[in-house]
Amino acid sequence: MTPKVLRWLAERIGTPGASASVVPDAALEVPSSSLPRRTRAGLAAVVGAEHVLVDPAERLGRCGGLSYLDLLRRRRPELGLTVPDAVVLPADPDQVQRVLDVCVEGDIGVVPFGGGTSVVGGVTALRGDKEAVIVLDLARLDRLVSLDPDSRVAVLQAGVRGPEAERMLGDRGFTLGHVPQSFERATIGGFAATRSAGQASSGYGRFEDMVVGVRLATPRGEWRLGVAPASAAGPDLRQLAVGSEGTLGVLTEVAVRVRPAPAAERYEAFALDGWQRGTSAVRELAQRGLLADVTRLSDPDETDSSLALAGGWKTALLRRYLRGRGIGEPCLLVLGWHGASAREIARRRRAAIRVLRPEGAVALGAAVGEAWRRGRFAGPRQRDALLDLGVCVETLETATYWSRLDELRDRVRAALRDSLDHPLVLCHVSHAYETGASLYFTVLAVRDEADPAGQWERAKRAASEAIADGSLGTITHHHAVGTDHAPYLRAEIGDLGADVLAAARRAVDPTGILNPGKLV
Ligand SMILES: Cc1cc2nc3c(=O)[nH]c(=O)nc-3n(C[C@H](O)[C@H](O)[C@H](O)COP(=O)(O)OP(=O)(O)OC[C@H]3O[C@@H](n4cnc5c(N)ncnc54)[C@H](O)[C@@H]3O)c2cc1C
Repeated sequence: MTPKVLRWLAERIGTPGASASVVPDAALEVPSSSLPRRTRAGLAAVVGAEHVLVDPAERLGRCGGLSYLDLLRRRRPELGLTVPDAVVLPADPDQVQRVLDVCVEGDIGVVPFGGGTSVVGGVTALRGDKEAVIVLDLARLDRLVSLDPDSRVAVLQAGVRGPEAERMLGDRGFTLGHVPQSFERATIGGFAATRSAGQASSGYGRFEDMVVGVRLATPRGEWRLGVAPASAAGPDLRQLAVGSEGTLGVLTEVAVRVRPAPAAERYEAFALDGWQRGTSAVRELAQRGLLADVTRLSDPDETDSSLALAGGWKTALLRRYLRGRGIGEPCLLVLGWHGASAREIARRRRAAIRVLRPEGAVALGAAVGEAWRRGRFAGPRQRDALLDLGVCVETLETATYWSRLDELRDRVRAALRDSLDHPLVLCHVSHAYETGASLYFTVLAVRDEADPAGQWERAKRAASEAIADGSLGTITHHHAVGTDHAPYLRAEIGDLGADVLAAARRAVDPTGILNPGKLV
């Protein structure tokens, strides 16, 4: 963080009180493993003793995800770390199944673990009613199993991370096109288990749109789904597995639709005057089928922060230029097109500009769009630095129909502002559809050192209640349910919906070993 950024932050939210960096593993007290000797031997017989890890550092490394509270606990361990009893690393789908068999026999909890980037408590090593819990780390399931170029279907093992998936597919001329901000760490299994949405979702779809088949290990044996691209053979059970967050089985392989790797890409930015014109422009693009593959609209506060952080004479000039063009409250719109040729992109771009012009959009050129693309994975690193400095910084997201989007934004912003002292609340549309859009909020406030966890828990509760009240929006558009959103799921899907999920869970996992405490 440069001194300039720190000054800017202090002006907006006040000066943080105390810095706190991550406490080294050696300084933490880690409870000894409660894994029964017999289970440990059983697991070692399946995966090899070297892949059953009980070392404190290995267990600490998989004791949670990457939410603000997870990151805070590593700096303030007195808030309580939930450390698993062992980390188990199977090598293939068959070993995953046999690990589950051992855990059923020993009645041991199992937390499936991909990249560990959950921000909703999805990988917290809760025991539930079990004596011990293991983290089942899928890192060794890292292969491209097959690629059918005619059908454009690839089968990837669940532990393949985003960049590796793109590299292996790219070698054969294909792409998945799934690029969430957590791309560098998150895995194919994690994407499927959470119904993830990548930054290019307008072009390539959400992850569940890409999944054509799944292979799951469950406590009752293996379950495979997806023999054809479309089927009328009853409800689509693939979609029950997708989004099941490790509660209905461990995904070991996922068959995904892939596309030819784009030969050309172009990122560009525009400014619109105010939130209403900005969302109206994005709605028009969506409803006319003209969305760019990446479509992202920042609200005036987020735009102002981006400009302030970029700083420099060019930004000052840009602000003056926008005022001169009648843009008093700029909203930044980033559009990114991927295509088979520059000509195809030029055609789509022209069509989009025909929609944007009547909305008064001012073109800012490719440099601003490219700057966004270059920095699009930087969020996690900036967040770590802010946490070290004593800032409470977290994100939350939701979605609703176009007609309710403004009300949802207003209510969530009000809830966050009322529950925190002088926060900075930034918002953007990150995914747009014909019928509505998602809203993604970033919140910054000076950390309350007396009650840092309670400070965020109260703000998150207020925002979640604003979202759930009157079913204004979904409690999660892409971060999933985990533990954090579980109290609000029933309001969204109804008591019957919760009963259906619980019944499915009992059917595949009668003794309840899978991911205790998550989803339902
Ligand atoms: C900085 C940051 C940015 C993010 N940006 C985005 C974004 O742009 N879009 C988005 O959608 N999400 C985003 N996320 C959230 C998160 O990255 C996604 O939920 C991602 O899909 C999780 O993948 P993972 O491999 O890390 O899963 P994990 O965090 O390891 O697990 C997530 C959940 O899935 C379960 N699970 C994992 N693997 C399996 C498996 N093989 N079988 C069964 N269950 C499994 C876990 O038990 C857990 O409940 C972001 C997170 C961070 C920290």
